[in-house]
Formats: sequence, C-alpha cells, structure tokens
Amino acid sequence: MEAVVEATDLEKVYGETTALSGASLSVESGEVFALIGPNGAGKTTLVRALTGTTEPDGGSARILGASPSAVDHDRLGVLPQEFSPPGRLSARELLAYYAGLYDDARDSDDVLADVGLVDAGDTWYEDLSGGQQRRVCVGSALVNDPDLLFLDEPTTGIDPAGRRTVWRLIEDLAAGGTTVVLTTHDMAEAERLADRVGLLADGSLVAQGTPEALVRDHGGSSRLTIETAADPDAFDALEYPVERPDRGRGRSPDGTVVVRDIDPAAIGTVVDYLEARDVEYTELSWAEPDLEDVYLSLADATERERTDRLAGGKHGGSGQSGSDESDIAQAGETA
Ligand SMILES: Nc1ncnc2c1ncn2[C@@H]1O[C@H](COP(=O)(O)OP(=O)(O)OP(=O)(O)O)[C@@H](O)[C@H]1O
Repeated sequence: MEAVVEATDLEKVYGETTALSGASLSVESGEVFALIGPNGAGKTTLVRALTGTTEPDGGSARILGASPSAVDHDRLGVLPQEFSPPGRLSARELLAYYAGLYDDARDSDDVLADVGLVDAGDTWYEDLSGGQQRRVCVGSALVNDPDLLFLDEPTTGIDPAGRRTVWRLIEDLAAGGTTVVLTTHDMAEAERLADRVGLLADGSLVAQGTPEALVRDHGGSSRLTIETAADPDAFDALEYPVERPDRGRGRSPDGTVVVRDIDPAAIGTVVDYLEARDVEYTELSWAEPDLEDVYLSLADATERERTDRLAGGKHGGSGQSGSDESDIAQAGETA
C-alpha cells in the first residue's frame, strides 16, 4: 500500500530541549494512526513537523508524496492542539470562513451536522462551551474534505456523548478512505479508532503496531484489582504475583492491590484466601490487559531510563538502566 505519511529520523531541538530525537513512522493510505505518549513526549512537535508548521532540524518527512511545506493544502486537514478562532463569529460563519480558503469546500451546515452542532450553528464561538468550541475546531479541519487529516487531541474537553460523535465521524471518514493521524491521551479512543498506534516517548517512537499486537507484546498479564485498606503483608502468601502501591511499581492508587496472571476461574481462590485471613476489601474487579497497560509499561520504562541517564550524567557514571533498556529495544522491534 502507498505510504501517505513518511517520517524518517526526525529531530527537533528547542534550546536545551530535544523535542524529537529520531522519530520515524509510516502511515498508509486509509489508515487511522494514533500517537500516544506522555506530556512533552513530542507528539505535537511531530504533528507540526509533518504538517509543515515547524521545520525539523534533522531527518526527512513527506506527506501525500510531497514535502510538508509544499503539499497541496486542498488535500490536507489539520486540527492543531491550540486553536483560537475569532470569538465573535457564529459556528456556521466560522466554518464558512475556513471553507472560503479553499477552491472546493463542503457546505458549512453539513460540517456542523458532522460534528453534532446543528442546534448551535448561530451561536458565537465565544459563547459556546469548551467542548462545543473544540467540535467547531474539528469541523474547521474537515471543510475541504481532506485526503489526509491530522487531529492533535481532537476530543480533549468534549463530553462523552460528543466524544462518541467525533469518534463516529472519524470512523466514517476512515471508511471513506481518509487517512487520519491523531494524538490522544485517551487510550480507549486510541484502541477504538486506530488501525495502528505509535507510542512516542522522549522524542522517538518506542513502539508501533496494531492495538492487539501492542497489548499482546507489552500489555503484561490479566489483573485482579482489590480495593482494600489492608496491610500489604496480608498478601504475602498468595500464590500469584502481587503489585502493591508501597512495594510494586507504584502504579496502583493508594488502597488497591493488583494480583497478576490470574484466570477469572481462579478468583474464588483469592476470595477464600482473603476470607481465611479476615482481610477486608470493598471491591474486586478483573480485567484483561489493555492499551493503558502498554502505555504505562513502556512510558514507565522510558521515564526510568531517562532518570537513570540523567543521574548517570550528573554523577559522571553510567545509569543502571538494564532491563528498562531491553524493554525499550523490544518495543522498537514491534514497529
Ligand atoms: N515552540 C517551542 N519552544 C520551546 N520548547 C518547545 C516548543 N514546542 C515544544 N517544546 C518542548 O518540546 C517538548 C515536546 O513538546 P510537545 O508539545 O511536542 O509534546 P506533546 O507530546 O505534544 O505533549 P502534550 O501531551 O503535553 O501535548 C516539550 O518539552 C516542550 O516543552
């Protein structure tokens, strides 16, 4: 299949901050590709480098067969993370304004319907709620019916029903052949929409793949979460791996204990164990690993590696990153 987005070893440095440190990805025609990663990982910078709004310091990028700065803008839609249209235009007027920038544009009322804002078409932008404003912004990226659409955090601030409207819209666009690259902090959004997900950490893509492959390779095992105020020692004799807030990887909120590698059929043995020891709990819930586990595992690994590296640099020695580095190397191989 034809690559519509191709980035090779992109680098971008702002003063002392390295925003991109060799980011590479390839997105094929008709794919939905979700970029996930911690705050400051470089997602927006990567979108900006791919859409010609920032010039990379190294590497190369091509979209729709052209350099990002020379691409045919009639074929490209971009929703930036920060976007502040004029406040004293109605939603409909704003969409008409952006539509006027293109030779061939869609009808503003159709776009309003797409983003679920038919009833708010006459409301000034500044009088719309934050989520409604974001939906107008999403609409503004659609007015030219683009072949390639970049959406930087499209659903941030949008309520659950509105988010589903935007999700369905993205699914419809993808079904119609539009290639979509989006960034998100919402793992359910990435899992639902994306054909492939790329995890960006510290300026490079440390893992790419379908959500299923990422979960299989990096999601770890199933988990039984126990809400309890009990002493963590109470779980010492349990025959399954246990993560505790004070001893484990620090992932669980206070008051929860996570039992790993447990089949749902074996939950009864844990209940028996707790009852035999008079361990009180308020809730038990079992879940398969998901994209959030992938995110936490790989982002944690990268964060620890960075902390070790900084500590190593500070003390003039090498960081003890051992297994974290191998985690990241494995993740890269998923690409
Ligand atoms: N114009 C700029 N000037 C200086 N530093 C910048 C600039 N743009 C980004 N950075 C820095 O580059 C790094 C990556 O930022 P970027 O916005 O790409 O991250 P992000 O992954 O999109 O984060 P978030 O999830 O918080 O939106 C950050 O450390 C940020 O402070």
